Amino acid sequence: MSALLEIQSLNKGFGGIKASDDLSLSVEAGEVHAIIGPNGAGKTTLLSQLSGGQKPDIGRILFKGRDLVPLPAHARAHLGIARSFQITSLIMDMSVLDNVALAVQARQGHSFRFLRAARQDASLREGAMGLLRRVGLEAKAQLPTRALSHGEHRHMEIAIALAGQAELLLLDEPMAGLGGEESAHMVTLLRQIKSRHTILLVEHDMDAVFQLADRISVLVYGHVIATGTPDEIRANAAVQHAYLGEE
Ligand SMILES: Nc1ncnc2c1ncn2[C@@H]1O[C@H](COP(=O)(O)OP(=O)(O)OP(=O)(O)O)[C@@H](O)[C@H]1O
Repeated sequence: MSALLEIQSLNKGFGGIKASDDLSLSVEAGEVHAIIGPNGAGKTTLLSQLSGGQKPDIGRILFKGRDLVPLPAHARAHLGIARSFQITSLIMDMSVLDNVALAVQARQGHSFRFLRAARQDASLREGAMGLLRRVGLEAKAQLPTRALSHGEHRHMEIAIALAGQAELLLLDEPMAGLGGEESAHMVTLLRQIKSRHTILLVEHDMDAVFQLADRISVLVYGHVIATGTPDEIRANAAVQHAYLGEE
C-alpha cells in the first residue's frame, strides 16, 4: 500500500484552543482509516481542513503528492475527495431519486443544478438508480425523501457522496442517530464500499469502528497520540488512559 493522503504537521487554532496541534497522519490507498477521540478532540476540524471548508494555520495536506491547502473545496472534490456531512444536506420535498440525480449532475461539473434537466436526462437518472441500488434504496426511489427513515437518509447521503466516484471518502459520523439494526446495515454498506474507495471515517460508535477500520488514529487535544490496527489500539495503554478507558 502507498499513502494516498499524507497530513503533515497541521496546526489550527481558534483563539487559545488548538483544534489541530502538530497533527500528522497518513491514509493508505484502499484502507478504512478511522479517527477516534473524545468530544472536542478536533475530528470535525480535521475533516473541514481536508475538504476545504477551513484552512490550517500551518501544515500540508498531500493528496497523491499534491498539496491541497491552497485549493478551494470544489477543486479538491474535482481531484477525487468527497465528504459526507453529519448534518444532512437532503432536500426533503424532493424524491429520493431526484436528490441523488442532482448530486450526479453536480459532480459532472455543471455549475447550476437544474432539477428539470436532472429529471429528463436518462444518463443522470440511470446513474442515480445505480447508486440507489448500491445503497439498497432502489425500491424507494420514487418516494418523497421525507417519507424515509433516519437510517435511510444516512444511506442516501452515502449514495450522494459516491456520486462523484471519489477515490477518497471523508465520512463524518455515518452511524450518528442510528438504531442497532440500522447501524448493522450501515456497517454492511460501508464494507461493500470499502472495496472500491479509500475511507477516512470519523465515528463515535466504537463497535462500528472496530468492525470496519484497517487502522485507527486516536486524536486527543488535536494531536494524534497513536495510530495502529484495531488490536494495537485496543492494547495501547496511552489510548486506554486517554479515551477508551472512559467508555
Ligand atoms: N469555529 C470555531 N470557533 C471556535 N472554536 C472552535 C471552532 N470549531 C471548533 N472549535 C473548537 O475546536 C475544538 C475541536 O472541535 P471539533 O468540533 O473539531 O472537535 P470534535 O472532535 O469533532 O468534537 P465532537 O466529537 O464533539 O464532534 C473544540 O474545542 C471546539 O470547541
